[in-house]
Amino acid sequence: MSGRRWVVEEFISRAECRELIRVHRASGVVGYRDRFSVTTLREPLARTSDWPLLLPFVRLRDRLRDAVEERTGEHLALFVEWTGLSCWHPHSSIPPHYDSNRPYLEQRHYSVVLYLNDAGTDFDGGTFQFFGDKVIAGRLLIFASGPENIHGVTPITRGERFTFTVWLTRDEACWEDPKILSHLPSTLPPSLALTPDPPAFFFSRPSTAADADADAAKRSCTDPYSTPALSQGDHEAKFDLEAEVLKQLEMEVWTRRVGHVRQPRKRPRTTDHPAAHIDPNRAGDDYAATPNAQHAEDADDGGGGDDGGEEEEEEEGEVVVVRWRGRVVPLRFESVRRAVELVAFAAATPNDARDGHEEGWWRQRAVEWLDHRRQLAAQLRVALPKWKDAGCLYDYQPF
Ligand SMILES: O=C(O)CCC(=O)C(=O)O
Ligand SMILES: [Fe+2]
Repeated sequence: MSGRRWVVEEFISRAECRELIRVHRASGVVGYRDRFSVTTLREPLARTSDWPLLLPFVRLRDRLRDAVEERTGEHLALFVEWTGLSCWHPHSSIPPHYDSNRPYLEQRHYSVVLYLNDAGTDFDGGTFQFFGDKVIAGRLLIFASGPENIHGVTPITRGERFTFTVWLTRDEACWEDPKILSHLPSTLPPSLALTPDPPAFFFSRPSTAADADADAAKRSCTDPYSTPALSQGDHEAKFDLEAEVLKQLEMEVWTRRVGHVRQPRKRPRTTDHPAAHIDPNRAGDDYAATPNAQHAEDADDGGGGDDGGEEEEEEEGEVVVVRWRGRVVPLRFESVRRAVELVAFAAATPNDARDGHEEGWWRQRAVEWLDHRRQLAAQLRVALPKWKDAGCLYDYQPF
């Protein structure tokens, strides 16, 4: 192919594409382009508690490097310079360019773009210009990063377009692995080992037609907490797991008592309103059961996230507060249990896939995701010391 370009169809399965999109939804940050978000190995995965999510990236990255070496004939000559999963949000685009077109990008020798979802279904627009054809999940583009390969992406007009991008270099000094390893500990912190085993009913994989029917009945129930098939013990186990999901998502839930009624008023920037009276003893059984429950002295009224604006009238009584990384989530929940279950399944669920499913179904997906992270954490616990010894990240699969 002229310009040193290659296309490989179905390089990864659709299930792998979906897993990667989930990693991005859990860990993506604002990206380096307008209307663009990104999850990279260096940042933020290697710097946050999302370490277990490194593994799907590491596995794929090495397969991509091998695919490029095979096609270019540059065996054992290439190093991964940058790995990232990008989401192109509506109205994003990139004008014609080549990928080594800046002094600080000169080390980029090969560009690798793997599509994770479909044009026409998941999004509109977003055509890659020079291969020109439709973006299809699993399709891989490889091209030399120099001026012979000027390319661009047309604006995304609807939906989100996900890609996994790797740049390869011949220059070992530009290899990303030592930089990633410098952010990683030699062993995982014990907190990552605490995730409980999920109860079996979450994963009732039907083996008979009758099981399948029972499973379907369970899934179609709008409120699994009222499912007669679940015992009280099951309810508690389920709640604990959901609370654990929140912990993993760095969310905190607690109740506080509002001892007075406030009238709407303009709140000044400094939070000078009287602190609400918080009494953990009045928070009820749910409070006690929540591993994220805060002590009264930890709880504050604004959570640092509220910097002014119209304040709503607040009824006397107990309110549930959810806080994520220091910011109060502006939602009202009727109980801690309700907050935990709703936030847990919503946070672990791709926005575009939530429609048309019952809550119970999504809750199940959230718990599967938690279980997946737990398995990744177990694998990473083994891989980490080996990576440190070897000085590079590679696909170590002991299981
Ligand atoms: O997403 C694509 O199709 C290509 C993106 C691109 O050209 C780039 O990130 O440099
Ligand atoms: Fe590019």
